[in-house]
Amino acid sequence: MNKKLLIVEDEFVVANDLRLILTQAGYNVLGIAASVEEAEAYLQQQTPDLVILDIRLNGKRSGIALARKLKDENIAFIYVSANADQKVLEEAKTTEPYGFLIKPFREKDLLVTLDIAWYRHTHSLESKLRREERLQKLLTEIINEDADVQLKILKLAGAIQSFIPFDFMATGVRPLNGERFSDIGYLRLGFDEYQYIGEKELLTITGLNNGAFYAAIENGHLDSEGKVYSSEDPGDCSMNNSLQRLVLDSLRMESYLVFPVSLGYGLSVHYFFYSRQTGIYSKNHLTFLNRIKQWLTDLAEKIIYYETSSSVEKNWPVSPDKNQHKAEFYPGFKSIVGNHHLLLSALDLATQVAPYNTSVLILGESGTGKEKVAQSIHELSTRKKGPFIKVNCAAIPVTLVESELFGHEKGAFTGAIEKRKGKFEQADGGTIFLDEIGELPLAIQTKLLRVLQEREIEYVGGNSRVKVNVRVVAATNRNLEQEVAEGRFRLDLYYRLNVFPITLPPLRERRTDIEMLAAFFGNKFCKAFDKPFHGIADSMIQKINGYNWPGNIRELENVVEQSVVLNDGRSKLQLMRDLSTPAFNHIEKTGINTFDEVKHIQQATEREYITSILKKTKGRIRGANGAAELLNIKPTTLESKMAKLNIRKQDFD
Ligand SMILES: Nc1ncnc2c1ncn2[C@@H]1O[C@H](COP(=O)(O)OP(=O)(O)OP(=O)(O)O)[C@@H](O)[C@H]1O
Repeated sequence: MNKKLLIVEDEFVVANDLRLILTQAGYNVLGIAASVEEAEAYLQQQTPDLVILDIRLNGKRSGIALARKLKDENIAFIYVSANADQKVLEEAKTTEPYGFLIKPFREKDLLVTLDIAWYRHTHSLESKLRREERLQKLLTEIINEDADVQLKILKLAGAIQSFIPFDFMATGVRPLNGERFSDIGYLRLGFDEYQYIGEKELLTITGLNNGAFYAAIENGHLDSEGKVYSSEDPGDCSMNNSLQRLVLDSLRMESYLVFPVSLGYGLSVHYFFYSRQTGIYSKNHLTFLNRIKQWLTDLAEKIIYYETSSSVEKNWPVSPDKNQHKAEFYPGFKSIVGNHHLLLSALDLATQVAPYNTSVLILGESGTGKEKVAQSIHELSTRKKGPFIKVNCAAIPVTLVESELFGHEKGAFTGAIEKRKGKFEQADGGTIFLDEIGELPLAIQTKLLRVLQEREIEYVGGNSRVKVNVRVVAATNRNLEQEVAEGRFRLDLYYRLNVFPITLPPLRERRTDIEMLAAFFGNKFCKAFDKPFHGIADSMIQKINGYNWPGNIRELENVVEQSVVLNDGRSKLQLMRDLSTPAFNHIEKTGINTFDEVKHIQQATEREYITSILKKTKGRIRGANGAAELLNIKPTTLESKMAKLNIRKQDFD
């Protein structure tokens, strides 16, 4: 069936041109609208499959305003605009278009962009459906299993997290009954970790006495239908609703969503989701909750039964550590440390996309953990038994990139003494991780695009094609939109790869994770160097919390490693470098890789320290007062360190 298409473009000549090209290519063009109002009139009559949308239009409203409406209605659209300005691109990006073409464009580019847009749209719809099917199955299990209501709600929290992002979730029967408050809440502590919050915990957190607490509850208003609230919307006076206000203030939340499920006889169960991010909830979340309303109603009945049945012994947990639960749905993230909500949101996205073959683009500064997340996506996918092949696109000489990626025939170029498989073929059945994708030369970008479209590779120096079954996860620390705007990155490849973007926050934006990461690395390196870990000195904690970490987690890891190496094994870790006058100042200016620089400095310090001890012991490593004992490490560890740092024992004899 021909796909139905609407053109929203105010330049008549361009619009007419588009109509001709598209009709010839087999599209059913529903019409041409020159303004948002005209487009809305078309949309009322018929729903197009795809919309081509100019940004600047006749009238007051721009194409971006219409795009928001299309997004809400799940209609795929691409932008065509004469404006490639980065600011416009950034704003357009927030509407999540399926493609973007800069005028003037070639006919071929238009058709390819529409093809990709359609592929992405159907693909995302399909994967959404499959994810929801899986969720529905899981919810049925949760509801039917023989477990108490509190555990059921914990499991609901774990299962629903990637569909409705939240930092705190609560459910309770409404209207509230006299002096009895039995809402069950879970505060998210880590990726799969939640803290139970009931009445007692809320009293502690809010610091209110019983009287004030119940007065606040009575003050509350009831929502009779699903609703979204955000602190950034000042006109929203319902945010003053007392119980919710208490939760928002005491748990530092910024927005919430309420979804009531009515059970008849004047009772209903309300599901609340709170987030630390402003404006995170939308109509789409309510639509999704409506789709799973049947399960939420079944669960609500169990909650009511539990609430009203006197024969069931209520067994709320009391001790704080018993209150912490791990849902453990996603063991693939075990090695990822941190619980800042920005990190958790990124991991939620990773769990959503992991089971499918969708390409993923991981964005974030150097050292933020992009490779770690790529690996987790692989481990959480059905491809986990297949290979995970990493390619650092920036590290391969330009002349060798093509053969490195796609392989070469014998004699394809000087030095190609035998036929060799490329990384794509090595990753067959698994995942290829294309790190620093922004560094790929334009000619190779074209070839990569073909591989992504056709799932076939062509050896350098040959013309036979080989089918490959590979999932692509790419990463970059560059601003790809800017690269596109400046002509260094192909727009069509960008859209192909950007099917599912995941952005990792820099460490300075998730400061609350710094201490946890430092302790994790302290432990790790102490184990590796055979030293006891006595914790981190307060002075060091203070300094690492105040630093802005341009090299992110990798830099923190190196700083802690250095502290461990230079630690005497009897005291807490001390900072061994002055972070206020970072050794990296000049690095930022020249853009040299921070990691290499840090490693270099660290090795030099380590070398100096070991050398000074060896001088003292005149090269003696073992025994009482030997260098190993003074350094509090095993003699074998010291020997291997000396080998690595090129320190010769005989120089000290
Ligand atoms: N959340 C985390 N928990 C524990 N270790 C982490 C975490 N994130 C990153 N690391 C560690 O920090 C270092 C840098 O991480 P990684 O190599 O994944 O970063 P990256 O963003 O891919 O860096 P680049 O852009 O330079 O390639 C690695 O040693 C990794 O193990």
